Amino acid sequence: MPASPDQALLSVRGLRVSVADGTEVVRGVDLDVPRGSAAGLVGGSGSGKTLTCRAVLGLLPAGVAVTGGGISLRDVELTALPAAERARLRGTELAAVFQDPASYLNPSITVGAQLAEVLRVKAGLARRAAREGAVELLHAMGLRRPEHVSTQYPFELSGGMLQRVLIAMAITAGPDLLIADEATTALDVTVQAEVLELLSDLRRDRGLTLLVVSHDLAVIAQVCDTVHVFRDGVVVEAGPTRQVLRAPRHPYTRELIANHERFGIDRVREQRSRR
Ligand SMILES: Nc1ncnc2c1ncn2[C@@H]1O[C@H](COP(=O)(O)OP(=O)(O)OP(=O)(O)O)[C@@H](O)[C@H]1O
Repeated sequence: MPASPDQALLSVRGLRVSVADGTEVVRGVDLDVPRGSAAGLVGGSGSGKTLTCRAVLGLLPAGVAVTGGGISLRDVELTALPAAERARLRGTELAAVFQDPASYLNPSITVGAQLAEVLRVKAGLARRAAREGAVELLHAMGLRRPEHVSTQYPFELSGGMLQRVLIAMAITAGPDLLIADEATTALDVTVQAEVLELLSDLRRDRGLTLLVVSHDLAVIAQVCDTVHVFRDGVVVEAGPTRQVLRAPRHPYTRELIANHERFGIDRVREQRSRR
């Protein structure tokens, strides 16, 4: 039976994650992310956003483990899958981009060659088609002069350009879900807004579902339909982004909004009203 559009693509129920000394750092998190939507995870440092995403990806650091709850993608229970199957799903059905894109690229190989290699391995393209596909993807990521960019080495590109290259790599195999964990945090505000715009375009044009992690409410306000506010490993408030930002119920959400008022949400609202 085809999935209905608002059926949850990703469903996290009562997720618990513990670190090596037994401390529980994610303490019963629920997330329902409908197909084609953009869900935001916001909260202070150490509140459990990244480990929740890494649990979804099946990429927890050594010594850190899921100790309770479930994670399903469509109706497949991910926590029950063998490691090899989870690895297969990463890159094909689930993909992620993080902060510091340069660290995910080989400094001595051109970005075009690295992207072509991903296209060969993940999308099964022949060498020449992969080279051409790499240039097309760079163009689709909004990079000007994509032929030239494809011949450049990572150190020759700006942070925003590198993140576009990493996004291209992440989506080569047509994943359903893209996790962007602080993916624009290191970028200056203008470039950040442009990369977020690219994510929204990919969502609209390719039906990508987004899970966006940020400590910055302005980022969530720009991209996400729903927001989940994390604090100390629990979601203290969740709901439609507009509603949560306009009428926050939890004191911690109010505190986050107050902290961002001067340079975050208002700026995004202004940008939107100018369009
Ligand atoms: N490998 C690890 N070993 C032990 N503790 C860890 C490990 N990774 C994360 N933690 C702890 O788990 C908690 C949740 O961390 P997590 O990285 O999910 O937070 P976060 O909300 O993403 O914060 P940040 O914005 O700083 O990345 C924190 O207390 C963190 O110190």
